[in-house]
Amino acid sequence: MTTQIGVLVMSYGTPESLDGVEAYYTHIRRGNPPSPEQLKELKDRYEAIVGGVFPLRENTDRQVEALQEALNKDNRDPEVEYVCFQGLKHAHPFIEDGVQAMADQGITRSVGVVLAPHYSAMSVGGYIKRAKEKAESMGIEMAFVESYHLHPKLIEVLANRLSRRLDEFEEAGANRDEVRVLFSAHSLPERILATGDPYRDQLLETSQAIADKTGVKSWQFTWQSAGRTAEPWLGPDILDTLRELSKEQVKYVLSAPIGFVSDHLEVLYDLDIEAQNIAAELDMRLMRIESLNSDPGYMEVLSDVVRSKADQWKADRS
Ligand SMILES: CC1=C(CCC(=O)O)c2cc3nc(cc4[nH]c(cc5[nH]c(cc1n2)c(C)c5CCC(=O)O)c(CCC(=O)O)c4C)C(CCC(=O)O)=C3C
Ligand SMILES: [Fe+2]
Repeated sequence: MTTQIGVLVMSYGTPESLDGVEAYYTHIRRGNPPSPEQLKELKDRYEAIVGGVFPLRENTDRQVEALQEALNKDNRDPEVEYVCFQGLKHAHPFIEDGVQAMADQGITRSVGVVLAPHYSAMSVGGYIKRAKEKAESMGIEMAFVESYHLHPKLIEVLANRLSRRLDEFEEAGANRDEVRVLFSAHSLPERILATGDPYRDQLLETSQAIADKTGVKSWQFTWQSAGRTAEPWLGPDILDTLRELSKEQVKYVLSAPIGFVSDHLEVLYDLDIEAQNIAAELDMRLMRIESLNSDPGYMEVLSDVVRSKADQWKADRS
C-alpha cells in the first residue's frame, strides 16, 4: 500500500490584486493597517512592476506543481507518494490553510520546506513555528527542512546563471575581472546578530561557494530591501554600495540576489527599477542574474532535501 506524504511548500505570499494590497500589508504589519501614504507607496511599487498582475503568485503555483512532479518522478520508494500543498505567510492560502488541507485529505505525515534557502529565526523560523503549531493541533507529524544554502545543485545552478551574465559582459566589451559581483539578500533588523542567528553567515557561505565555483574574485555581499522602520537594519544597502563602487571607478556590476528564488517585488522593483535607476545615474552598467523560479535544477534541490527529511524521519520511526 502506498503512503501519502504531505509536503508543505511555504512562501512569503503576494496579494491577489491591487485591491488586496491593503489587507496583505496589514497582515505583514501584524494587524496594524498602513497609513494612506504607506499604502500608496506600496501600491505604486506593485503598479510599476506589473500594472496590477502579481507574478509571484503564478510563480509559486508553478514551483509547487513542478516540485510535486519532481518528487514523484524517479521516486526511490514506490510505497510513498508525495502530495504538495501551498502555505503562504501573508496571503491565501495561509500556512495554516495548507496544513488543514493535508488533514482534510487524511495525511498524517509531512515535510515542510520554505522557498528561501537561508535560515533566520525571523524568516524561515517564523514559517516553521506556524506550521508546527497547526500540525500539532491536527495530529500531523511534521519534519522541517531549515536551510539548503550549500546544496551542491543550488550552487551549480546559481553559478551557471552568474557565468552566463559574465559572458554577456564580455560580449559587451568588458573584461571579466572588471565586473564587480554583488551578492544580496533581504535585510533584517540588526538585532538578529545578537542572538547568533545564522542568516548572515549562511548568505556569506553561499556567496563564497558560488564565487569559488565560477572563479570570481571581485565580489562582495550587500543587503537590499530593508524595512522602513526606526530600528537599524543590516547594511550596507545595495543602493549605497553602488554609490561607493562608483567612487572606486567600478563600471560593471552584476547583481546576484541569492536570498531570493523568484521574480517578485524585491527583484523586479528594488533591483530592476530602483537599483537600475541609480546605476544609470552613476553611469554604470548593471545586470542581474536570472531568478531560479521553477528551474529544473532548483526543483532537484528541493526534492532532494524533502526526500532526505522524509527518509530520515522514516528511519527514526522504524
Ligand atoms: C527575510 C525576508 C524575505 C526573504 C525570505 C522569504 O521569502 O521569506 C522576504 C521576502 C519577501 N517580502 C515580500 C514583500 C514585503 N515584505 C515586507 C516587509 C518585510 N519583509 C521582511 C523580511 C523578508 N521578506 C521583513 C522583516 C519585513 C518587515 C515587516 C515584518 O517584520 O514582517 C513588505 C512591507 C513593505 C516593505 O517593507 O517593503 C512587503 C510588501 C515578498 C513578496 C513580494 C511580492 O509580492 O512580489 C517577498 C518574497
Ligand atoms: Fe519582505
